[in-house]
Amino acid sequence: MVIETTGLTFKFGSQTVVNSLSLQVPQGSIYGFLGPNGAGKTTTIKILLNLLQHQQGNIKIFGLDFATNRNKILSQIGSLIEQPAIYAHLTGRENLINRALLLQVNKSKVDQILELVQLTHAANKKAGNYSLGMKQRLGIGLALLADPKLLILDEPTNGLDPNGIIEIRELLKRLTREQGTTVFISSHLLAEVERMATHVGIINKGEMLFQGEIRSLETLSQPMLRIETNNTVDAANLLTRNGCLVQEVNDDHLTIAFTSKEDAGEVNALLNSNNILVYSIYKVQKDLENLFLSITQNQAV
Ligand SMILES: Nc1ncnc2c1ncn2[C@@H]1O[C@H](COP(=O)(O)OP(=O)(O)OP(=O)(O)O)[C@@H](O)[C@H]1O
Repeated sequence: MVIETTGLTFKFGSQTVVNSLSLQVPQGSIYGFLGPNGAGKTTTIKILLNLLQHQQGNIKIFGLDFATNRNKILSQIGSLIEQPAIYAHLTGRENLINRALLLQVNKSKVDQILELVQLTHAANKKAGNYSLGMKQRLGIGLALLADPKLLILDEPTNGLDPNGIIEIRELLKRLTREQGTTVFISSHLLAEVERMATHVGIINKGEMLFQGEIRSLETLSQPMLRIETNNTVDAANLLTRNGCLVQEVNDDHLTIAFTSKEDAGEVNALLNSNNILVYSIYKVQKDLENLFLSITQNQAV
C-alpha cells in the first residue's frame, strides 16, 4: 500500500470532520477519493500533506510511519491543492524553471515536464493568459518536477470544461502507465473520475462508506428487471402473489429484483398466461452516478 491510514480522526473544535478513516491506496493505482461537498476530503488531504495535525489514528505512506518519517515521505509526494501556485507574470517555462531551482532539480527536466503536460506549444506564453485547464496542467507539472512516487490532487478538474477534464484524465492515466506514479485524486463528482480510477473511496461526513476496486462498486449495484406491460397494476399484483419482489410500479412499467435470466423467462411466461401483454422485458443496472448518490445519501443500494 502506498497510503494506509487506520482510525484517522480529525476535529475542528467539537465537529468531527474525519471520523476513524481507514484509507488503503494500492501502489500504481489511480484512487478516486469521492464525497459530496463538505465530506472531509480536503481536510484528509491536508493531513496527508502535513498541513493539518490529526488528533487520532496512524498514517503509513510508502510503508513508513508518517509521524517519524515526515520529511522523507513528503519529499516523494507531489501535490496540488486548491489553486495552483503559479506566477501570472511569468511564462509556463519560467514558472517551471523557478520551481526547479527551488527544488534543486536539473533544469533539463523542465522541457520533459512541458511535454508531459502538453504545454510545449504554450511554454513561452505568460501563465496568467493560460486557460483554466492549462493552469491546472501547469500546476500538475510543477507537482511532478521532483519525480514524486505519489501525486495527491484535490479536485483538479473543478471548474474545467469537458475537454479540460479529458486532458487531465489522459495525463494522469499516462503518468501511472508510463512512470508508475500512484495518483490520489479527490472529486465530488463520480463521473469525473470513473473513467480513470482503478480504485475508489467514498466518504460522507468524514466516514468511509465504500472502498475498493471500481469494478466491485459496479457489482454492488443490484440489477433489476424492467417490465413494460398493458396493465402494470394487475401485473404487479400477479407477480407479488407469485413471490416476486416488486420495487416500483409506474403507468407504463414496473421493476422487480433481477435474479436470473431463467427467472426472467418464467416471469414473462406467467404474465402471458394471465393475459397480460408484455411489451418489453429487460435487465437494468443502476449506473455508477446513481449508485454514488445512493451511497452518500444513505439510501439502500
Ligand atoms: N478551517 C476550518 N475550520 C472549521 N471547520 C472547517 C475548516 N475547514 C473545513 N471545515 C469544515 O470541515 C468539513 C469538511 O470540509 P472539507 O473542506 O474537508 O470537505 P471537502 O470534502 O473537501 O468538501 P469540498 O468538496 O466542499 O471542498 C466541513 O463541514 C467544513 O465546513
